[in-house]
Amino acid sequence: MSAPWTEWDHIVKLDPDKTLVDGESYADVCKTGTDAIEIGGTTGMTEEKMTEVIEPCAAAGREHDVPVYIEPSHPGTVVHADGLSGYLVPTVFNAGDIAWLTGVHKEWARMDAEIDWDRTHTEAYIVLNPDSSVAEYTQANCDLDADEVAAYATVAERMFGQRIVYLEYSGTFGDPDVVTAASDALDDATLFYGGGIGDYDAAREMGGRADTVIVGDLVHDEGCDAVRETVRGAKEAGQEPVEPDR
Ligand SMILES: CC(C)=CCC/C(C)=C/CC/C(C)=C/CC/C(C)=C/COP(=O)(O)OP(=O)(O)O
Ligand SMILES: O=P(O)(O)OC[C@@H](O)CO
Ligand SMILES: [Mg+2]
Repeated sequence: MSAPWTEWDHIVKLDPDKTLVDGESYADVCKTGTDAIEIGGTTGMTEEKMTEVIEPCAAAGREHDVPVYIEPSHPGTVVHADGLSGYLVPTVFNAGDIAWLTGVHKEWARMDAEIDWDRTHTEAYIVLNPDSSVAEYTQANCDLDADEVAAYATVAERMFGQRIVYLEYSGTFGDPDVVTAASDALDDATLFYGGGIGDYDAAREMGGRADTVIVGDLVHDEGCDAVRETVRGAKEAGQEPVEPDR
């Protein structure tokens, strides 16, 4: 059976340090048509805030048949709650501090006796917005040409066996040519793109290049109607014929 994310065009990423738009619920997020929900953020993450979001969100996900995953930013934010579909754990390939490649993972494996390895998967992050919290946090080297990003994607897939490569432009719309370069470099791994997707056109543009687009801030800033448009963009991009050079 293929991995669930190979079927996803669109993910909503909920930040437990931010609120939903007034009057909206996790059920409304599920009803946007997104394929999956990830829960995580970089700044202000605590176990308490994660728990407050995970429990009601996982319940809504079950009701509406939308899988809900934790994306932990450090081991202290991993909550083992009923109804979660699994754990998508970042590992940052261009981190300046290698703790974010394997070090915090080693601490997690040492400290957490309840890790469910069958439902734990890694995302090979390449962090590309130097002004984002995640770039600062991991001291990422974001000064990369398209061919360097493509080479990181190759290394992640071919040398480290990564099944998901994640181009992370958190907070800003990325360079489409870089996304195409990474896509071209991958054979079978799934390419996630996240950053600055705010409308149909942006989702369609990046959805035509990456396998899956991730929408974060929009759900907190504009709400579910705006997210629904990005789902439409990502899905319609996915229906386009594959370009000959991809
Ligand atoms: C080993 C375990 C369990 C966890 C470690 C996982 C790693 C290496 C995390 C480092 C990268 C990271 C912080 C990922 C979190 C997900 C992410 C990039 C969220 C987006 O954050 P931003 O949008 O930059 O920040 P804000 O919180 O300010 O919105
Ligand atoms: O918040 P935005 O800019 O949509 O980014 C989405 C996601 O890639 C953040 O981890
Ligand atoms: Mg963010």
